[in-house]
Amino acid sequence: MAQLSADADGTVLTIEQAAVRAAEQVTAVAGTQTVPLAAADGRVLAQDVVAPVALPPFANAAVDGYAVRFADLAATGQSRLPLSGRVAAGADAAGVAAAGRAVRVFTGAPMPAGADTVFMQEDVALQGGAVILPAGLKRGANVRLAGEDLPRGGLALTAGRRLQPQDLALLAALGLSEVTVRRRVRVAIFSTGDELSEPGTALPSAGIYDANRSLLRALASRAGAEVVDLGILADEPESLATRLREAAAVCDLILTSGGVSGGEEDHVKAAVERTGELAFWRVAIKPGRPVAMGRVAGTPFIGLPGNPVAVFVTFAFVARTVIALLSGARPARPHGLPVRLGFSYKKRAGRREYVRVSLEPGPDGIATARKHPREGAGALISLAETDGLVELADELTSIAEGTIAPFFAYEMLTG
Ligand SMILES: Nc1nc2c(c(=O)[nH]1)N[C@H]1C(S)=C(S)[C@@H](COP(=O)(O)OP(=O)(O)OC[C@H]3O[C@@H](n4cnc5c(N)ncnc54)[C@H](O)[C@@H]3O)O[C@H]1N2
Ligand code: MOO
Repeated sequence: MAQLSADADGTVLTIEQAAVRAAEQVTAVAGTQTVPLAAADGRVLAQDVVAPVALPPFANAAVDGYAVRFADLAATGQSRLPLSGRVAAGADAAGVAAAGRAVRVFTGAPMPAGADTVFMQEDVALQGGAVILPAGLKRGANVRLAGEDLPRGGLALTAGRRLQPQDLALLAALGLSEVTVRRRVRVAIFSTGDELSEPGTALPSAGIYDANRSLLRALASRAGAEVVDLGILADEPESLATRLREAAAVCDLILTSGGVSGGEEDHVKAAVERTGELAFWRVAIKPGRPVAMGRVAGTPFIGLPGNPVAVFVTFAFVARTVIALLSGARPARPHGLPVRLGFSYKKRAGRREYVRVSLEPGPDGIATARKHPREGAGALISLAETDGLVELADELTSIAEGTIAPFFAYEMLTG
């Protein structure tokens, strides 16, 4: 079990302190490119987007029904107006005046001249050539005014936003076919460890398959990065230093797993110290305490621990923030959602622990979190069989069943 005491040659940082130190190590990539909307999902906006048109662009009916001038309605009781004119969505309403009458309109149709209120078709009765309109509707009901969502010239999206599907719809609604984004961050990934073999090859005795590269490739690419896969590096200081320098020349961030905990077979830390400098190599987080950050020949470097669950957790709470900063994105630490712990738990003070849990519906709408029985930082099956992580605050030591704690669904950590 990892001990928390600060080491003689390193201080244990909180996640927040690590994020501050990390921010000092990185500068957002400067390059931008203009891409079509179809290729913009997940990209980071390089500039603010100001609305070139208003949304909606013109006043229109929000329902299928009858458009009227509110001033034509009786002060009390129902009203009766002659029916005249018809405007469908996409039709030109010019020349259709509403004064003294009800105009048949459909959802999305431009408002006839003078009309300011729309009655839903379900609420009216047709009588001969007239419409009987009930009392009680407010002026402006069922009308979407021009610019009520966003005026022309209004700020639609701000620079640094990582574009979501709904943002692409907003850009399209504004008539924009392309958008200027930052270039993708290039992340070089490699694993270290003489015990590692490529999946698909025969496994030697005492060998294991490299799981972390598959994990990190997918996590980095979901975080918006372009992945440069550098394979498995041997636990040998000379070649590690050479490969780190080579990687530094072709990427914006080097991401490794394994070999950082400080044992004499853990050569990554030593190789980084030879080729650059370390900013920190301990974070008060479990699993994942040995997480290193620094620079190799000027390029930011993050060394994640070897255990795959520790890789997942440290990527989610440390590396992801760094990729966001490099991407020019505003790093958003997700807000954990409240769940009720279906287990009691003991931990050390002074470190934040993440517990793998599955959710069950709770009686009061707050879900109950069940802990996975496999707690080891190497147990990938525990990640595959759970829904997310519960966060137990640094100062807590003895946590009672029933305590409310923040929950992060895996989807919140891998977007
Ligand atoms: N004396 C101490 N020993 C350990 C400590 C400690 O503080 N003092 N910390 C433990 C913790 S916690 C972790 S996490 C590991 C981290 O050590 P390293 O980052 O140096 O990682 P390795 O020793 O290289 O590997 C740990 C573990 O993970 C397996 N591994 C490594 N790479 C992969 C991969 N690509 N795919 C699948 N599995 C991988 C490796 O075989 C080891 O079993 O150190 C503890 N020890
Ligand atoms: O911190 Mo280690 O990463 O618990 O497995």
